[in-house]
Amino acid sequence: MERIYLDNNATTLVDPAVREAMEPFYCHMYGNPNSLHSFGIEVRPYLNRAMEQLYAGIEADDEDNIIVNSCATEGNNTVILGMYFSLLKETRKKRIVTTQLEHPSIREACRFLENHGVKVTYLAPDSRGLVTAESVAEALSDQTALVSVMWANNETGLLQPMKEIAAVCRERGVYLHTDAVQAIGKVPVSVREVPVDFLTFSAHKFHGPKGVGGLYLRKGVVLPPLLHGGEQMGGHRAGTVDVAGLVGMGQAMELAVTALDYENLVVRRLRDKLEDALLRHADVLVIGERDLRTPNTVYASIRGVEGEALIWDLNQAGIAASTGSACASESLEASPILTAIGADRELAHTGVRLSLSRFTTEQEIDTTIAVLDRAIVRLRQLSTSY
Ligand SMILES: Cc1ncc(COP(=O)(O)O)c(CN[C@@H](CS)C(=O)O)c1O
Repeated sequence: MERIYLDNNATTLVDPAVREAMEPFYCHMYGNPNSLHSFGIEVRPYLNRAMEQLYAGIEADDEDNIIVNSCATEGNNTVILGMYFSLLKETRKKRIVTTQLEHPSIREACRFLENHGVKVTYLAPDSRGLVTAESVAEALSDQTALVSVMWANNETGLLQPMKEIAAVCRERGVYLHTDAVQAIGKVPVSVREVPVDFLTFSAHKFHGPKGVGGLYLRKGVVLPPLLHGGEQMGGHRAGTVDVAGLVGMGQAMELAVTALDYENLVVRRLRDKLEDALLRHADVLVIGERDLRTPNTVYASIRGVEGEALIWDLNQAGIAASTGSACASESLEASPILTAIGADRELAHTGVRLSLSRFTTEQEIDTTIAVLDRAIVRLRQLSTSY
């Protein structure tokens, strides 16, 4: 059976060009870049090139810093815990402002700090699923050390007004972090246009390898390392650099930025075609206005159809989708995102997330539409509540 992959917000195919770029660093050029012999020295130009690709991808200034790590979860924890040890622990600034929409790697790190005397405000989104700059401004006080707002939500694709939020934080002298995992490669992400102080990303979300990510720090911003040990990454993150992973991430970043037009023209059209087909069924709610979302994502609630049951039907037909974020897929709890934007209990249990990529074809979307149409009719016939 030809399988169809529509869960790209969970992870993505490694672009063949990325895999090709990584290959030599597993078999020919496998030296440790910190080694002083030829095996170490020969890999350094490739690491420098990869870093240039990362800086260019988010329009970072040469004097800014990008720390290469293992993933966005590590990057998010580095920011939240690093701010605690560098600011919150020793000063009167004991507050963090974040949102109810964040990924667990932000929410749980904040909850951990609440056990250490930190006050955390979890802003609720409005009925459109957005956290406004006004709501951020209202939550700030002279004790606020950090604001953390995700650029794009992993379940709905909803984009937060980062430029306006950055302006508020800049004006009030508060550090701003954004989790840009679901934005890179889908919408333009520029730390020049949007002056955040910290930004996190993960290569496997934009057709790079799993196990490597990045944390951007604006020039002059100091953060203690999460991992202590060797002098790698200028002392910002100990541990031998994953050379192949970094080379792959740099190549993936360059390809992702180059493909933004394709993403916003072709992938968006295929997503809209799939979304329109869903909306032809009665009692279907798509979360978030189309123009406020990343071009590849549709999160729909189909009344009378349990999310898990629909995912199972799709999986039986060889189609991969999810009821929400992969890290919450085992949980039978209602989606916190849907709950946060006011969906009722039934609706919060009927969510299905479909997330496309530049490798998704029109034929795959047509096949998925046909399978969805049959599955929705079948499951509603079995439903006792519809
Ligand atoms: C906004 C956001 N922030 C952080 C992460 C974590 O990325 P890692 O590379 O796994 O550390 C993710 C990963 N979201 C996946 C797995 S839970 C999803 O299915 O939605 C994310 O979407």
